[in-house]
Amino acid sequence: MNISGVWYNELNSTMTIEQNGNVLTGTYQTGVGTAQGRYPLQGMINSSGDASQTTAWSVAWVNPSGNSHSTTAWCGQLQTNGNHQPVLIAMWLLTSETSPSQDWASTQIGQDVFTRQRPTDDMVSKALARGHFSHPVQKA
Ligand SMILES: O=C(O)CCCC[C@@H]1SC[C@@H]2NC(=O)N[C@@H]21
Repeated sequence: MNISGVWYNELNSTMTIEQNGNVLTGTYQTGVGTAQGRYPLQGMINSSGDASQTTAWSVAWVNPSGNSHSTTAWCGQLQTNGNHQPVLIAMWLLTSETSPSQDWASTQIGQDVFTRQRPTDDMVSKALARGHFSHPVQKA
């Protein structure tokens, strides 16, 4: 399956992907954290034609609005959920610049689940309240 188009995670981060062969390009707007606006995204997908397809992409959090001095890489796979809808399930690593003595605290890990449906405000509030979300800081 071609994954081009718009994807949303449980916190309303919005990812727009264009797939050309195995190559992904696009933009990412996070629903949490302080990074404002859209950021370029680049990645790859193993478009095998199988039911599950593995993929990885990354975002450097720098755009004309600002620089968070951090970079995220996601690695996961495309699957189909119980409602026969496509889902992108991915683990992420977010590294923020640190001095060498703070390297131990430089990288966070989490999971994002992306679907084609934008979550409602209520769903986002519940995801934040549950605490099973991706990032400790909610966008102001
Ligand atoms: O705060 C930063 O340094 C930049 C924004 C990071 C947002 C992270 S990336 C992983 C997780 N998934 C999201 O959609 N947003 C957060």
